[in-house]
Amino acid sequence: MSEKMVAIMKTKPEYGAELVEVDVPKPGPGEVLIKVLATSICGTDLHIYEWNEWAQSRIKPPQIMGHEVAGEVVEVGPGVEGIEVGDYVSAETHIVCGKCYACKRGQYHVCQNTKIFGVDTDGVFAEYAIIPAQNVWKNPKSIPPEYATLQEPLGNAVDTVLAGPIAGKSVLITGAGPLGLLGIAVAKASGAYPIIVSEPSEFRRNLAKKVGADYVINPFEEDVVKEVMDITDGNGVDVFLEFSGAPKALEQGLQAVTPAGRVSLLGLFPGKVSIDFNNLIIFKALTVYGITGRHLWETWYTVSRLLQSGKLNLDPIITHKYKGFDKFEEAFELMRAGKTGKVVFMLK
Ligand SMILES: NC(=O)C1=CN([C@@H]2O[C@H](COP(=O)(O)OP(=O)(O)OC[C@H]3O[C@@H](n4cnc5c(N)ncnc54)[C@H](O)[C@@H]3O)[C@@H](O)[C@H]2O)C=CC1
Ligand SMILES: CC(=O)[C@H](N)C(=O)O
Ligand SMILES: [Zn+2]
Ligand SMILES: [Zn+2]
Repeated sequence: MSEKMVAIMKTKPEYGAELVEVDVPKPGPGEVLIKVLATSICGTDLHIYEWNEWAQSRIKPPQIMGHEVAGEVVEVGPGVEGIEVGDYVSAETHIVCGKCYACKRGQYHVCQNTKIFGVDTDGVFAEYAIIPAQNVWKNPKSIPPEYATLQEPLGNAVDTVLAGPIAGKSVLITGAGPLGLLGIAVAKASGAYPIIVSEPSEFRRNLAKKVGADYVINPFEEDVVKEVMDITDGNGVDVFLEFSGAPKALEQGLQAVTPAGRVSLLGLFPGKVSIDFNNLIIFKALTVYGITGRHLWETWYTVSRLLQSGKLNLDPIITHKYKGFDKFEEAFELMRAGKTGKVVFMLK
C-alpha cells in the first residue's frame, strides 16, 4: 500500500482549491522526491486559486499547486547524479529544454520551451513533492527553510535590482507587493540610497518602511513625480524599478528617472500600454531592461550569498507563517485582500 500525504490541490476548473489526501509520488528517471520543509505562496498561485483568464488557459486540474520551496531529498530517481538523500534543497521553477537557440547560448531564462513546475506539472503545496533533478538547487544548512523557500521570487527581485549598478544610486520602486518588498530588501542590502517607494496600500507602505525604504509615496494621493524631484534636488532617480504592473506607475517612473538613467521592468501589465516613447525613453537615452525569471544559475548564486551575508531584511516581508496547510483558505483570502507580504507554510 502506498504512503499518503496531504496537498493543496486545484481539483476543479473554478474558484478555490481543496486540501486532499493523495499518494506520495515516486520519483521517475531524472527526478527526486523531497520532503517539503517550507513553501510560500506566489502571485501566480493566487491567480490559479482565483481561476483567472490566464489560469483557465494554462492549468489542467486536478493538479497540486505551488512552486516556491525548501525541502530535504528523501528519494532519488534512476539516473540522477550529484544529488543525495538528505540534501537540503530549493528549486528553480523553470524547466528549460537545453536544446533551443536561447538555451544553446546559455540564455536559459528565455528558453522558448519553458515549462514551469507547479504550473504545468504537480507542485510543492504538499508534504512531499517531485522536483526534476536539473532544477534542484542545494542550500547551505545555515539558511532557514522560511528564507530558503523565498529564493525563487528573490531571484526575480535580484535580476530586477541588479541589472545595472545600484550601490550609491537613488532608486524609485513602484509597487510594494511581495516582489517589490523583496526588491527593497535587495536594493537596501546593495547600498542604494535613497530608496523611494510608491505604493497605494498603507499596509504595504508601512512594510516598505520596515524593510528599508527611505521615503514612501501614496500614488493615489500624492504627485509621485514631484515628490521624487523634491527628494532628488530636481534631478530624478538614477534607477527606476517597476514592480507593480500598473501602467500609471510605468509612466510616472519614466518621468521620474533621470536622463541616461536605468529602468528595470518586472511587473506584468494587464494588456498593451501606451507610452510617449520619444520623450520618455528615446530623448532621455534610458537603458530599459525587461526582466523575466532568473539567470540560471548565476542569479541563484547571488541570492544564496545575499542570504548567507545576513544583510537581507526579510523578516518584515514574511507577514504570515502557517504551521501546515490547514488554514490555506485564510492565507489565500488575506493575500487576495492585499493584507500580506509573503505567506509561508511551515511543514517541519
Ligand atoms: N517578469 C517576471 O518574471 C515576473 C513578473 N511578476 C509580476 O511582478 C509584479 C509584482 O508581483 P507581486 O508583488 O506578486 O504583485 P502584487 O499584485 O501583489 O503587487 C503589486 C503592488 O503594486 C501596487 N500598485 C498598484 N497600482 C500601483 C501604482 N499605480 N503605483 C504603485 N504601486 C501600485 C499594489 O497595491 C500592489 O501592492 C506583478 O505584476 C507580477 O505579475 C511576477 C513574477 C515574475
Ligand atoms: C510563473 C511564476 O510564478 C514564477 N515565479 C516565475 O518566476 O516565472
Ligand atoms: Zn512564482
Ligand atoms: Zn530551451
